[in-house]
Amino acid sequence: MEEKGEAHGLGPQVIRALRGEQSRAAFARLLGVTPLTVYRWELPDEAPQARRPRGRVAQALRQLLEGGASTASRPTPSNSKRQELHPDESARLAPCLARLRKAEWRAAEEELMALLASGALRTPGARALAAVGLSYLLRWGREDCRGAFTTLLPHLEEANQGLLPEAVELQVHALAANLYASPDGKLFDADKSDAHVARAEALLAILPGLETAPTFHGAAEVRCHLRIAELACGFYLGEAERVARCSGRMAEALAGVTDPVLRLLAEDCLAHEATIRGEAAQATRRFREVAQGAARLGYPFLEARNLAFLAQRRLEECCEPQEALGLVRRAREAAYGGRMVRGFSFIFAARSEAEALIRLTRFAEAEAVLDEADAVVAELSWTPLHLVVMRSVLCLVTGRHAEQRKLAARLAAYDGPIQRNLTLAYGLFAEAMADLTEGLRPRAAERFAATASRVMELGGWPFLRRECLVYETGARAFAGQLAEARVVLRRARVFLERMPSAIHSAVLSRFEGVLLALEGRPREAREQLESSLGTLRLAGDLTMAGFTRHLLAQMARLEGDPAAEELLSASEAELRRAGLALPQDFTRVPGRPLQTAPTLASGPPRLGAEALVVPFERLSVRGMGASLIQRELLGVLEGLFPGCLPRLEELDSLGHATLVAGSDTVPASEAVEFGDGCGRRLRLGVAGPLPADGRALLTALSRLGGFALEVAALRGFAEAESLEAPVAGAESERDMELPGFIAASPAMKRLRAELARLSSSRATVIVTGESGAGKELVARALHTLSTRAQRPYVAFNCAAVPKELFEGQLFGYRRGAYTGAATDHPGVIRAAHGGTLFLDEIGELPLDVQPKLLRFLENGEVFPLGEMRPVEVDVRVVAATHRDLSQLVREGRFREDLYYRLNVVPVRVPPLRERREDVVALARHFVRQLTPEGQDPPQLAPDALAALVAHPWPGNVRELRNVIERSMAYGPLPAVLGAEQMRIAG
Ligand SMILES: Nc1ncnc2c1ncn2[C@@H]1O[C@H](COP(=O)(O)OP(=O)(O)OP(=O)(O)O)[C@@H](O)[C@H]1O
Repeated sequence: MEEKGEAHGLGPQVIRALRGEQSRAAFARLLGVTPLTVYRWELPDEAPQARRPRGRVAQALRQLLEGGASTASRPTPSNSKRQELHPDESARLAPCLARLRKAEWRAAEEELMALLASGALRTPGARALAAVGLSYLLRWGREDCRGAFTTLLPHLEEANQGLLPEAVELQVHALAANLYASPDGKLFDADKSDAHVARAEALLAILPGLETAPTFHGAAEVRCHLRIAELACGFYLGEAERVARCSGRMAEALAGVTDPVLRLLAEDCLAHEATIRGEAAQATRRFREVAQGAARLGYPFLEARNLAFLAQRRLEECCEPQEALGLVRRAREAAYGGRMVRGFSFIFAARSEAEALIRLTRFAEAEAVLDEADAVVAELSWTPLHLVVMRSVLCLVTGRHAEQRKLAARLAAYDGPIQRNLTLAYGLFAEAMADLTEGLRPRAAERFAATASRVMELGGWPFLRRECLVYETGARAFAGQLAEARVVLRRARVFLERMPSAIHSAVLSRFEGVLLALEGRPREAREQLESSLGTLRLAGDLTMAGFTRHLLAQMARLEGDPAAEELLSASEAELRRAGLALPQDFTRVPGRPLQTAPTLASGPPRLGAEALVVPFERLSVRGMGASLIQRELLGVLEGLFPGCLPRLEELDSLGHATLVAGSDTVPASEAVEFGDGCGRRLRLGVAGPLPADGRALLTALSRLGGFALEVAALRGFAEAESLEAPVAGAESERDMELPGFIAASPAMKRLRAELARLSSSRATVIVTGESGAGKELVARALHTLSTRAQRPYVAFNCAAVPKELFEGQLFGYRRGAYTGAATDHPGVIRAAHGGTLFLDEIGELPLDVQPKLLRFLENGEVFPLGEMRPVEVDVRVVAATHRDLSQLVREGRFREDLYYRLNVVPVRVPPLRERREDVVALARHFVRQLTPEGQDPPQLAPDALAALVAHPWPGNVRELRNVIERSMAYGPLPAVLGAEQMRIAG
């Protein structure tokens, strides 16, 4: 019946007319259905396979029909109702719209407002285009979806009536599609969004000349916006399957897009796609990259949003809570600085913040954060489901089941239009958590199972499914349903393979420990619990670690350990102190005969092969990054050999060690070396005596560690996590793209990190260092990393210009300003306008030119020779010198005021002899660089590398490059370059 009713008006002829010239596949893609479905729509009623469009698709088709957007029925550009923009209007609008594409929100806003107020925009199309710009700015610049919608609405009407030029109408539809896909309950409407996508697609099909039309975004950009809208709908509907249908389309759409703002927006979407596909490492990397890119571009909305998601990802990877709090703080600062309204990013930041605070047992603060975020949810008229898991966990650990029931009731009563069914599923989850808190474990287990199957029916929202599987395992184990618990445990493990999360794995191990204990396998149970505890401790999760310690104390009692009672009361006191609810004794599960095994609790550690079970569990968890694996390795050693002071070091090619983790205050008594699969050698050592079989265990462990690190690298975690100990803001420099900038030594890695931090600033930088150390390269890197990267980079060597020509070269001159000035010359400062000017050998700057440079640095003005008026220039200056400028000042050869003006941010490039770890990496880099195309670069033999590392390199990197070039210049290129061929002495 329903089918007939809905199909009214959408028979085969109508569908064919709507499809027009488009292929079935293209039309199907437009509507998010398969080509076969379209084929069936076009079959006559009597055909047995015939179908008619239903539901949302039918609605989208109907709107298409009403809007007349099909290729068959569209009005032609000559339609008299449409009035094209006047060239003058286009010219006025173009610069404002260009600003929007570069995230220059404030300037664009002022200019657009001024234009609208001036009355210079007379045609409806021009006014609509200005409104599109303003609306875009509010949506993507400030996260103010409602403001954006209000601005666009009148023009949406005009678009529907066919009053706007088609190129403008297209922009209106693309933006409307995105606004209807906004996370705001007053706006969100996936059907309307779909309809605008369809109308925009139809317009794109008939607007071949869009690239030259006076408009905002070109065809590639509009397509990219449409993909963003589709993906957003999938996410906000909570339908993983819908998101999967969009898979690959965004990456495809991104291919032709150059607009930096839009590229970042699309990459943000790709990060979310990766999350939902369970590509954890890739998702983390993408969030990090988008946050960095946004910071570089000066785009606070995307910076804040991606920092918030990055915090969430890092928490899943078991980072320390402080790191996540740091990211959230930065997100808030970015949002505040960017005058953003409190939107969705705020909610996500709050979720990560609450999670980190719960791990730190700072429950009152976590609650306040959740309350505030809930208020924003209400302001946005959005479904409250995003904060449910965190709030439920908070109630669970603090034992507040009544509050949890209230939360469940609130979710069950939710009757808003957003993700209603998914919200009800979250309500069921909250009920299950309340049962668990109240000790009603069998009921909790059933409810978790019911939630999971509900989620599957709704399109498989993986995040809630993962929570359900993990908690159901716990509920069944604690309920004594051992066989069922095993089954769910297996399912949870498989699911965690698909959606990796180190923290969920650690919690699951804890539940497995309980299960093993109840199955009468106390030794394995203890190992699981200890494994879980180790990870939780490293993740700084005081809350879960406290509960796990309590379980271990209960285990001790089960095993007949005489110290068990003492352990128990100590752990109970610890839980109480932290404000955690005391859990029931799991060893007293009703009706379950527990096999007590009075074994092991005391006595010497077992160091046979079975001692590797725990390390294996701890090191083989998916979703762990390299740094967590390294910390785990040390944690395992601490557990096996109490008081042994383990350490992990990285070895360079000469065997020099750099500490990676642990302490090196006492010399190591035992150490073993191993590779990490990425070409690095590591050394695992312990200080203090080891038991007789300890050495064998250390060897086995190091192999295991190497394997785990290699796996992490293969899964893409290695690049996101350097071997260095984490430093503040490290995440921003780790992934930085600086091709050709070699930094293998800690000193150069630090320098590179510093450059990344300086990238967003305009401050003058002075680079010091010996000749050939890489000062110019540093200057270039500063430019490449800065928001000025697309603007000119001009290098000027102060030592290479005759004194008399200096001023003209630097500041420019007019024709005839002096004898020989035959043409106008802009001067290098003006040539670098908008970009970076590199003043090499600044110590050679003539004294008489110094005050003029100072004036320019002070007020950004230059006085070209022969000009009557100063010219304003926007240039970032990076200067370099190999001389000691302060000495020149003392000698009166350099002005003190200029010295202080230049010395705002000093950066020192260390000589190569102070960072020998770079020699091998640089040598290999130059060999690759200097090998003619089409040939294989020769290998550097160990004796050649040793000779290179031993050389003092007075000429620094330049000398090294020359040596490699000389060594490769003679005769045909050998397969291996040995010490003999290395022409180090020249
Ligand atoms: N970290 C590095 N990675 C790759 N190449 C480098 C690095 N450092 C320096 N080089 C290379 O070494 C050479 C010398 O570097 P650069 O010209 O930047 O030195 P400089 O300190 O500016 O020298 P000078 O003071 O003589 O002008 C260049 O070819 C540069 O590309």
